[in-house]
Amino acid sequence: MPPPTAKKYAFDVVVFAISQVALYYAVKYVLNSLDPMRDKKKEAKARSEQVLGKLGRKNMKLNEYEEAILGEIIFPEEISVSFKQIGGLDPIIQSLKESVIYPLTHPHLFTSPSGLLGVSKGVLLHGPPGCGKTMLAKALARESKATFINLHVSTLTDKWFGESNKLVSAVFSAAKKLEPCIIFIDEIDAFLRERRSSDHEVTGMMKAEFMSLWDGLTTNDNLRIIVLGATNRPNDIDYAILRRMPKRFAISLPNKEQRRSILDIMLKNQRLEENFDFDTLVAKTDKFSGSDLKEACRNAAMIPVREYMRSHSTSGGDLADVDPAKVDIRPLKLSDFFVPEGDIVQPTKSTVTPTVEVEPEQLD
Ligand SMILES: Nc1ncnc2c1ncn2[C@@H]1O[C@H](COP(=O)(O)OP(=O)(O)OP(=O)(O)O)[C@@H](O)[C@H]1O
Repeated sequence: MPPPTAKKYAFDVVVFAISQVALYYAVKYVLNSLDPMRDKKKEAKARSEQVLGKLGRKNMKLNEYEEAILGEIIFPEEISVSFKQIGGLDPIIQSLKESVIYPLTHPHLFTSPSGLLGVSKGVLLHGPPGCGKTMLAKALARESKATFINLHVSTLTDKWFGESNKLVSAVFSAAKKLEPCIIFIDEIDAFLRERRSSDHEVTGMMKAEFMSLWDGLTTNDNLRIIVLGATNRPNDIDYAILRRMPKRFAISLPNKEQRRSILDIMLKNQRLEENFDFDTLVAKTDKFSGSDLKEACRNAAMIPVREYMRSHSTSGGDLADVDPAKVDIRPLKLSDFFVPEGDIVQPTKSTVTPTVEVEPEQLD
């Protein structure tokens, strides 16, 4: 048999190389199609492309975990809440602007050779339910124009179970790529609460990873990233976490003046009877949260509407025939807020459980 020629060798090498490439793609295809998260990853990729397009950063390279995190971004223009709609919290709004918005939008104001002007990388809003914490966070997102990551703990734990640590690190790496950025965690106590023996190992690892990456922010003054947390239960948050949130704002049940401001805002566009007695309404809503006040206003506002509908149906008319421009609903009266028998504001106040009311200094 004649010895193989150089040409034959070259041919064999090419065939071998092609078969290896084909094998590589075949294995990759099989592994991809076996991946149970394939559809979710595809979805996340599509969503992240959309988000990057909206942010004007189409060519940004992200890994698949960062793509998942991009699904948590809220755009300022998608938020309808502004600071003007929040009543009674002006001093807190001003402090939040100074500690969250300006450091992100005007970082040059916070740099000094001494390093004394360092910006806080953690801000906590705490207080009983329904008092405006989420509203404040949303308004901050809208007015700061920073990238706002509304981080749901379920995103870190459910989607790619077992890879939570990679998702946690993606939160921070994506935030760095998209700074200025606010990472908002509502009910932060559920995620970063004190360790319990019943905690899953993954939760502990995730928390440790989160804390160490958070420390990375605090040691680098140039990073314009802030972690903003909200909670009803500040006492459940791990002490180590509280230390990373030196700026804390107590959003308590509104006092008399605050209730007056909130009611002013809520009833601003409502037709009211002449000389509507705001003072009595304010006095009778002691211990109401902002959310309770909203509910009371909504219920009261329904009364004239219900009356109109009933009077129309008893007179044999059909509401569908009424010209919307001619609908004449009477102005709201103070008595609409009260049940006929007594002076209890409607609805019977929802169960506000003023959970642990902690003043910032008590948290230290
Ligand atoms: N200060 C306020 N000014 C105007 N409206 C308010 C205020 N506080 C609460 N509200 C009303 O109550 C609703 C619920 O408030 P929000 O969700 O911000 O409360 P929260 O403190 O985040 O409660 P939770 O702790 O239960 O999440 C708001 O959508 C708004 O209608």
